[in-house]
Amino acid sequence: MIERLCAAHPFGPDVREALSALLRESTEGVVEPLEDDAPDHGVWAGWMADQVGRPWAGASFLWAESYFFRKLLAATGFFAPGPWRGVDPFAPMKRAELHNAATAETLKALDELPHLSDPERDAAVVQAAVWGNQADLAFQLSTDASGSTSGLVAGSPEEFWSLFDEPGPVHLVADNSAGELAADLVVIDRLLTTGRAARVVLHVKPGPYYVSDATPTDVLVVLHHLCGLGGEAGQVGSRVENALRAGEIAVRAHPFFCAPFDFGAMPDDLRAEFASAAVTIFKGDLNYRRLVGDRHWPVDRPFADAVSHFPGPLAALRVLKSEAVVGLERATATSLDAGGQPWRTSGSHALIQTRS
Ligand SMILES: O=P(O)(O)OC[C@H]1O[C@](O)(CO)[C@@H](O)[C@@H]1O
Repeated sequence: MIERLCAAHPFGPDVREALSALLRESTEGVVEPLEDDAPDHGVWAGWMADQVGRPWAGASFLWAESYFFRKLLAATGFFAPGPWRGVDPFAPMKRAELHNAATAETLKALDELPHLSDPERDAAVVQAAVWGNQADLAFQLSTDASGSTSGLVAGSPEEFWSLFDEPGPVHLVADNSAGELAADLVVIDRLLTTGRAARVVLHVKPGPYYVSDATPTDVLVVLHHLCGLGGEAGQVGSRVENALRAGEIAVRAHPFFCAPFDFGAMPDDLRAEFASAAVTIFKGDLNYRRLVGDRHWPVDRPFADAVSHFPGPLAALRVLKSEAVVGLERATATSLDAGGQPWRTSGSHALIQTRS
């Protein structure tokens, strides 16, 4: 990741050295405190108090990943006065993903939607939102995932839509930008145009994170891209734009979305927001890990038990890229294990899980 960043940007020796120091620290050293005075310094001081001085490998994976991304931003000069302040170092990668052939094909395929029956259209937009999660740049950088899609290990689009029995505010906690965010906007459009949602709140990351995670800037970039396209993608883009102007869609970027903890530890203000939602949709692998707890759970632990901390109805749409998983039939896991493929981590399988 660090090599790719240095190839993508003409960083000077100071930034390159700060990135090398982060690589050394995180692979060979102990957790060092933050050296910047960015606005989130104080909150991070609380989140890391008991980690400083310990080897990185002793921290939980979730904590270490989050802290790595926070330090990486600081190393690129994101928080410091100077030319790189506020510059998203992952923007070129996200831009390439948005403009690549696979995303173009997916967006062109939206032209089929108006020709489908309502149930087919419901199923298609959810499938696109689930599998859109495969396009994740942090994951592509750390695996050789070939993109083969074997199928859902739990749930169905029908189960997803059955959550929306009466219109109310729906919250969507987004994951990656580019094609995945475009697919999420299609789901939001479907929620609003079918009257299943009275209003949608779209939650994104407050800053660059996990390479491709969507920020408020990315919402504008993806929306602008959709609006510039013809066909159904362009129609969705202009409906979403109008809904934003009318206040029917609101964008939020709570700091806790870059926190190194499970959602069970979310602060009261965010919990209260979710408590007011008719349904909350969680997208992606990282949000799933934080939702069920980033642990080696028994695969047949009921999903409802794992998310009992969450204050309202919810759905998780996720491609499996990490070990944490609950709510599966034990027989499903046994047969996948017998196949000998790394089905939990390779991005080849996905799930839809709900709790009403
Ligand atoms: O973008 P997503 O679906 O949240 O996936 C991110 C995943 O990629 C990784 O960074 C690398 O596999 C995981 O740690 C993380 O869960």
